[in-house]
Amino acid sequence: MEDQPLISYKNVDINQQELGILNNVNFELKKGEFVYLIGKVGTGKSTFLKTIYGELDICEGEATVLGYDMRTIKQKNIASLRRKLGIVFQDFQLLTDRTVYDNLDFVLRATGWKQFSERESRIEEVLRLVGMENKGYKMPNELSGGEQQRIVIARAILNKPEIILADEPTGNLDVETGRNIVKLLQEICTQGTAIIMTTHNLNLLSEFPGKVYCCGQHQLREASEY
Ligand SMILES: Nc1ncnc2c1ncn2[C@@H]1O[C@H](COP(=O)(O)OP(=O)(O)OP(=O)(O)O)[C@@H](O)[C@H]1O
Repeated sequence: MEDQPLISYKNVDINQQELGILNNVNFELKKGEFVYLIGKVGTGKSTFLKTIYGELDICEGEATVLGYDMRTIKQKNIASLRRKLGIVFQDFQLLTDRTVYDNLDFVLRATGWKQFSERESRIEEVLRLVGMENKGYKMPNELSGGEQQRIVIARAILNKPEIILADEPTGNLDVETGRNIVKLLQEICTQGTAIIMTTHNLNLLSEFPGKVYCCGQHQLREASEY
């Protein structure tokens, strides 16, 4: 079982509103891999990620994510699947009416962490991991964009996901702050979490190594050059 891929897509077709977006997708993600998804605007990167977290149905082919068959998965299992994924978007999506600590605590409570002391120590641990140990008391609007994205990553790793899906996580950040976010994701990856990250910033690819897949012309292909 150790060698089983976390994600396996074989000859998968993906549509949006009956419009073909990606055809005949073959894709595998293994434990601890770092994968970039690149490609021009509107070529289907986010759409592909949506099929992985069960937001969009698969039309054709075979697709499994963390052991779930994505052709037949039931709604209640989509909720369980999402608890095993960490999801990071470009717009930070923190709850603005509560502190960083309470944003994280909200997720832990919602995912069944009953003991206050356990929640407290996990929150302290993830804040330390993302270099934000002293920011728990802050409101999201008191943080910079890069700091907010660190909190979003902290939130994504609370339940030790096997996979993080990061859709343009550096899209709203300046170059240097974006580099630091990718560095952080790479550190998380070396600890065993596989990561799929979409980006338009090709400079990142040479600096931070990863497997590269490219979307274009309704295809998703592993890229040897980009
Ligand atoms: N909810 C939707 N309904 C219908 N079509 C959609 C929907 N969402 C996306 N699309 C279409 O699917 C195609 C792929 O969009 P997608 O957002 O996956 O592209 P992308 O590669 O992630 O682009 P970007 O780099 O801009 O984020 C586009 O043509 C888009 O118009």
